[in-house]
Amino acid sequence: MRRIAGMGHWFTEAVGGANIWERREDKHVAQQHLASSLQSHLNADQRVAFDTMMECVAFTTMLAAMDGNSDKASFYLHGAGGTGKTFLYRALSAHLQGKVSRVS
Ligand SMILES: Nc1ncnc2c1ncn2[C@@H]1O[C@H](COP(=O)(O)OP(=O)(O)OP(=O)(O)O)[C@@H](O)[C@H]1O
Repeated sequence: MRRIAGMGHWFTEAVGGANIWERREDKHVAQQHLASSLQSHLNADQRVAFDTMMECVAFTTMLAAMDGNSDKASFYLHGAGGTGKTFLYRALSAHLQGKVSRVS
């Protein structure tokens, strides 16, 4: 399956099947629901990390809007196996994808 963005829609080209147009807005709504669900399950440590990273994203976005500053922030998330790093990344990714069209 291949997805092509354009004109406010996603064109989903299903191999060997029907071609479907999906509204980009629907994607955002789906991501917002997922983000809300994941965030509601964050434990205390994951919540601190989530809030810290989102504050930094908001700050760098504000600087970029004000003066074109393109500085980027990096985070190093450390934790033993199974402590919830991937879960946290999924919450962050869903939250950002619910707001903007591209998260890399
Ligand atoms: N806040 C949470 N609420 C519910 N389940 C959680 C939460 N955090 C993590 N989990 C679950 O715990 C398990 C381990 O979490 P996760 O895979 O995110 O850990 P990890 O730190 O990325 O592990 P690894 O370093 O081994 O890849 C997963 O099944 C995940 O869904």
